[in-house]
Amino acid sequence: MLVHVKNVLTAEEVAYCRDVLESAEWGDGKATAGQQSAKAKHNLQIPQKSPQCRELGELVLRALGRNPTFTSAALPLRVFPPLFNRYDTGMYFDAHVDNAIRPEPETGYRIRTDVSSTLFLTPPEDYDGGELVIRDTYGEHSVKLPAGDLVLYPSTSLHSVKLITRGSRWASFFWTQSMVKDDGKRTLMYEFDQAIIEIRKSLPDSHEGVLGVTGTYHNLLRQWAEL
Ligand SMILES: O=C(O)CCC(=O)C(=O)O
Ligand SMILES: [Fe+2]
Repeated sequence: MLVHVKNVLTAEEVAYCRDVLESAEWGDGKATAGQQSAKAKHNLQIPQKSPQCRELGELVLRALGRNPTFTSAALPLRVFPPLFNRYDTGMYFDAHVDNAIRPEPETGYRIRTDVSSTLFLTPPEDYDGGELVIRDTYGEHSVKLPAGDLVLYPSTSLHSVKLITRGSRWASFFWTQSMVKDDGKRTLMYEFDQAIIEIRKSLPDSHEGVLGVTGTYHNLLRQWAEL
């Protein structure tokens, strides 16, 4: 399932991230790539252990924590400390699947990557190309979002970032270990949750139907969640 999460960051937060990134040291994106993806990857990143990466990573994590749509779609158990990348004109990232297991830079604690996310930090009119293309059984989905918006997709998907032909594309990207690792089950939980939100707009929370579907949502999550 591919989900567009709007307004994860406010305009002020996006501007702040960009200010901090302006003064950061950018290195080769291959630093955090696996063997296959290193050959496909042609972009820049700020080092994982840099103070800018830590500070902005925490800002992104706080924003995710207050976002009910991200929580509903990703059902996060652990979120990998967010990274920051940039593609200048001539840069791209060919098709790859993200590594299944990633050690956290500070603790070495390993997380399983169930959900991949890109949080856009540049408005689409600032660059040409740079679409994130995600392949699933329905075909290819080309994604280019306003600054502050995020797309999440199953980490099992082949994906790529198209060549930038004008300007520069900046983003934060990170992985989530979900309480529900199977994308099919996670999709069902998301659709179920969204349907409950709709029902609760027209029925009181004390309504037997609302009690029933809410209870079943939690009981299904209890069956499927792995902590
Ligand atoms: O820049 C992006 O949107 C995606 C980056 C990516 O796929 C990766 O670093 O594995
Ligand atoms: Fe990737």
